[in-house]
Amino acid sequence: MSTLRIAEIFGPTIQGEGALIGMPTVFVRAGGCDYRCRWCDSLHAVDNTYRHDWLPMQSRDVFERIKDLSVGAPVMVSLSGGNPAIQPFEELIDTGRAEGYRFALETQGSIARDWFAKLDMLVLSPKPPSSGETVDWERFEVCIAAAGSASTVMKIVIFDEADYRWARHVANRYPALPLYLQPGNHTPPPPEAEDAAIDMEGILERMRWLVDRTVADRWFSPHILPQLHVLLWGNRRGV
Ligand SMILES: C[S@@+](CC[C@H](N)C(=O)[O-])C[C@H]1O[C@@H](n2cnc3c(N)ncnc32)[C@H](O)[C@@H]1O
Ligand SMILES: Nc1nc2[nH]cc(C(=O)O)c2c(=O)[nH]1
Ligand code: SF4
Ligand SMILES: [Mg+2]
Repeated sequence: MSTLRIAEIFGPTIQGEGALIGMPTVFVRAGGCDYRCRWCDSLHAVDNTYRHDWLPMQSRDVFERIKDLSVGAPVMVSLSGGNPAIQPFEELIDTGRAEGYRFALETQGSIARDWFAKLDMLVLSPKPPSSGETVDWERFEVCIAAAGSASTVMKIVIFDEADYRWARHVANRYPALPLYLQPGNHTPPPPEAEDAAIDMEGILERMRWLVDRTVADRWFSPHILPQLHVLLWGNRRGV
């Protein structure tokens, strides 16, 4: 039996980001991350001061919660965090898949697991300069290899021109990975704040800028999408 450190389980809601945007999804958010991005919107699953809220759960109990939330109907499950690759999720994936559930996982690509190959989708989100983190590309490539034939996509958050240029460079390096560009949200709330105001105008402005910038470059391969759940519900947790 695998014990998982869980910050929250919520849904079904819609997947608000990337390739599966709009798809009804249950989210399982693991506690703990090996990064500390300057603009992380999920600090309640990253910052150690919240570790007392990360409950140890058996994967069987996580699956029971997913089944309760989805009323038994197999739904897409998104494993996020924190960095969910830190946790032993293989058993949950095996159990869920046996009952028809599908699994996506979001990670920065710093830790690879053999069981990535069992995912329906691996979302790799390497961190641009504005994050303050530095990508270890060798490790990133081990993640790509670990996914095997599982569908793998890349999602890059863009705040500014330096991030944009970096994303172009990364896209050239990994031309086989479908690419999603996502404008950054500058106002991560303190995790306690239920309804913190968001910088909606800033998000929309960066989205318009990103579309203009990409089209002006005649760069037509990436999808450009805002965080739909943030537009709908702001920085609220559990949506
Ligand atoms: C909170 S992270 C958790 C999974 C994993 N640690 C990662 O970063 O991929 C989920 C997604 O949210 C994105 N994200 C985090 N903070 C953001 C922000 N302020 N604006 C836009 N996207 C953000 C991340 O880049 C990642 O794609
Ligand atoms: N609706 C919704 N979509 C999401 N896509 C990625 C999320 C995440 O925090 O990993 C997320 C989230 O927290 N909520
Ligand atoms: S890697 Fe993901 S969860 Fe970790 S700090 Fe960065 S955005 Fe937040
Ligand atoms: Mg999020």
